[in-house]
Amino acid sequence: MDVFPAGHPLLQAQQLKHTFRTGRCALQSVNVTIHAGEMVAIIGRNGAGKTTLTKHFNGLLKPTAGTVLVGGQDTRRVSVAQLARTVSYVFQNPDHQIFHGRLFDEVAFGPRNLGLSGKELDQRVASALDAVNLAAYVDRDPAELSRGQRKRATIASVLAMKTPVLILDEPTSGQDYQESRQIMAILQQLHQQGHTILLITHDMELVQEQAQRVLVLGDGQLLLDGSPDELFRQASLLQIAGLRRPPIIDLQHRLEELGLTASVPTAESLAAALASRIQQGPSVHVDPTPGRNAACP
Ligand SMILES: Nc1ncnc2c1ncn2[C@@H]1O[C@H](COP(=O)(O)OP(=O)(O)OP(=O)(O)O)[C@@H](O)[C@H]1O
Repeated sequence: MDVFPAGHPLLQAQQLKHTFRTGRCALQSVNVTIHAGEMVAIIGRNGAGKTTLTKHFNGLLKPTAGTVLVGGQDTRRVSVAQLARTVSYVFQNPDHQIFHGRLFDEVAFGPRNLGLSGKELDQRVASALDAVNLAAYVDRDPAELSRGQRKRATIASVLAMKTPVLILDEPTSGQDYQESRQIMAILQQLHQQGHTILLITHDMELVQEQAQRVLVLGDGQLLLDGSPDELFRQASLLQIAGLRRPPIIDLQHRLEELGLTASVPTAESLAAALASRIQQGPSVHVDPTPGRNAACP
């Protein structure tokens, strides 16, 4: 993997505009810099421009105005194949990405293009399939796998490339709870290894648990570039962007309003806060005068 020191400006969109041939303006003057080592969630309503933005980072789209730099290179002057050494992409729909009749060949395709063969290639494929729990399917036709398995197969293909930047469009869609947790764990591990990760997602638990930074897009514009916490505190922005807070964050905000706790609650912290509130006695004033607290007839 090319080494970009942590904090290095790796992906840059400068005054980026994208108008499709149909005349649809999908991005309007977006300015954003993603630094090496960041884990960034990109969220917003359907059609907000999330995929359009990220497809500029792997060179599949070129700016109709403005500039996109990847590792300092203008994407207009670099081929998609060259950019694929730095940025790999998991598409929303796995069937747009799977072309081979055997899972091994599917996952081996990218590393083979990088010149790998023999044992090194076998090991890359084996460890990528192992990471997504598909090792047992190595000789199967991907078409025989479930949609969730095919999605994980595309994640394995990206893992096998070991590129510095990974962009994943809805990585947890089509996965059951355990599979989603497994994907989250893989992403966390990759992040700790120094990969830069962009997640396009509607999964707000994924945002809360994984992202350090959130980009909110709305109608082709960057509405927020901040932390998940900043996002969750902006009720009107959440509404505009068609987002909801994860239930645990909702609970945290309600507990804060009651003065109970200011951090994300765990079962233990919640029990401790409630116990101390019970020891303090009820906050509702009860008038001791007989008859004063009688219920309405
Ligand atoms: N190839 C295309 N030709 C014309 N319009 C397009 C094309 N691709 C996307 N668009 C339009 O550009 C806008 C942004 O689309 P984009 O796919 O980037 O949104 P998104 O935020 O990723 O949405 P979703 O969450 O549904 O994937 C939408 O209005 C979409 O219909």
